[in-house]
Amino acid sequence: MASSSLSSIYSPSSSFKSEVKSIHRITSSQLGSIYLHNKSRFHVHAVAREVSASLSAGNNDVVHKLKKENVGLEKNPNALWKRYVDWLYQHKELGLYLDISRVGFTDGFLEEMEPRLQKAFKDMVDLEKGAIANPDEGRMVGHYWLRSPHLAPNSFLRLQIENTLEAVCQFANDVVSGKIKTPSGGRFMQILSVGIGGSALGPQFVAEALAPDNPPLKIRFIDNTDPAGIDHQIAQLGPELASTLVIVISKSGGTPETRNGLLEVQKAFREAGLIFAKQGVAITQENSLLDNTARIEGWLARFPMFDWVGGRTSEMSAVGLLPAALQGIDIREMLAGAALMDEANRTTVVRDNPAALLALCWYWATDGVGSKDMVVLPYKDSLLLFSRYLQQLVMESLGKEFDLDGNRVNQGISVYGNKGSTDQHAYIQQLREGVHNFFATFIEVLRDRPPGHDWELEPGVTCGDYLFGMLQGTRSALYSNDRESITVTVQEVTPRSVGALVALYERAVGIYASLVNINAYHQPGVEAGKKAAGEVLALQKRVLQVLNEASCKQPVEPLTLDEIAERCHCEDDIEMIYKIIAHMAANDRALIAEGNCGTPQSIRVFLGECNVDELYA
Ligand SMILES: O=P(O)(O)OC[C@H]1O[C@H](O)[C@H](O)[C@@H](O)[C@@H]1O
Repeated sequence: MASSSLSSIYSPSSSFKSEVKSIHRITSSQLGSIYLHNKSRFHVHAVAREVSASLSAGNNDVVHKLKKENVGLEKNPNALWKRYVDWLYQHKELGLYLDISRVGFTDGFLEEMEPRLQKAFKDMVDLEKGAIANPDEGRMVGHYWLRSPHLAPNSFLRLQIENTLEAVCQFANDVVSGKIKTPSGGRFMQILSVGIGGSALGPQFVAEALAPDNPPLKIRFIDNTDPAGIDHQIAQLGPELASTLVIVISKSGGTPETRNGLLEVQKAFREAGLIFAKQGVAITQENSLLDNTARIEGWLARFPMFDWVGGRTSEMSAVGLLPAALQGIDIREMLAGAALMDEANRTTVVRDNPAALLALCWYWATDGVGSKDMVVLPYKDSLLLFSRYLQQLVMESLGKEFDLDGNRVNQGISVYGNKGSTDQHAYIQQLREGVHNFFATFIEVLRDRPPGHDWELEPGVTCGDYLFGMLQGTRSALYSNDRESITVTVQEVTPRSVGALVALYERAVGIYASLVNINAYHQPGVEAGKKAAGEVLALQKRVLQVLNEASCKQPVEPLTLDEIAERCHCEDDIEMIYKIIAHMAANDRALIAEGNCGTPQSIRVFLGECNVDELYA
């Protein structure tokens, strides 16, 4: 919407405009950027004064922010409808629409962003041609080739992709048809997927979105190192463990949570008298620890993950495709949907490029610094996990401390969400009226249920009409309180539309990363947490050693926390030692002789059993 049309709708008197311009020495266009609707004369003067002061101080960032703060959302229904029609993006073949009319960007903003978007498009061309788009890790970024192998920069990579897809389809067919059998000669009926982060979130989202009611194989997930959670999954399988295909997914092949999940599942197999290798499948990089284990132990199958595909963009690799195919999901359709969306996102005409439009809206809504959170609300139960999936895709990609030039920028956009209308009953109150720290994304699905099943639960109204009404009502209610929103609409939840949604957001993240000049494809921050966890476990081993020595004495010598810390030579880590002891005591692995964990300095600890062998180890 042009600022000229804004002013023609809400034009204050020209004498008032002249007055503001002359008092504050600002130009017509600067005044035009200051939204006047519903603002008192006093407020307009106050804003103009600040704009003028910032301009004379040469502070353009502040000006940009002030301009933005004072651009309100369009309230005139006709103008709003025009804005809707002007900006509505449609992908005919995919049946996908993008509505950004409820984001208040101005023409000036678009102009300002155009060169940066063109630079982002150029970055994307280079990336797709095989540039080292992940410089910190020295890696290419090739998830777009997975659905368009002809784009891979060389025939070796193209063949790798095509052969893997072929192998995935073949294996899935053979399992589903019963050609590949369980050790006892029956059919595989369940999948137990073991993996975390990018090696779980895509498969979880897609299973929830697309698995049929009665899939050929039903999927379960172990995506944590929570022993109770693992026990629960294994207990739920019970005797069905014998007909369960276990897919262990880890790009690196060394993620501790996944390794633990595998060890726990292997123990369950042993206890049930089953041979794990005959039911185990690995998806991992060639020659990783997991790959070598699977090869040496002779697992049923192994599929590769490629160096140039990141975990959070791996849904279209074997990581996402194998579990999906085993559940009877048409993976070629998923790939086709993603390829069509990628194609649309290659245009350099911003208004025809849905990913660029999304990235642009994110930039506008968050000032390009993540000042607002992205609330994702799919109004469809089957898309429940989309926001969770996007959480990793967006936050791990954009949440970066440094930009590509080494400046500290602390970038990112927080993502959260659940589903509508359910969560209207949880957090819409705050979104509508509370702290204004977000913009919303509605995901709308036009088809309520398969044809022939609908009925009117009141005259003229179906159950799906209510869901539709809730979405539209919430969008309007947020808008009328100046809360911006984007709406992505798909015709139906199909493999094709899900593939397109994944591709749309992957690309939007890549473009946004270029706009803010960061590397979207590494995750250095995650390493810090992993390293710290390793240090805690190393400290725990030292604590155990010290306790063991004291507990092997006659009589047993219970130790205070200070004594343990001193003997570990880790006085500075006393708090962590206390936490280690409290955790071990709660799990009967340490005994408290005196005091209790509520008063840390009072406790004296020993081990129930001393291990003499370890003393001399
Ligand atoms: O697939 P894996 O190597 O086991 O990694 C699983 C996950 O580990 C870390 O948390 C990374 O930050 C994620 O990007 C990755 O998806």
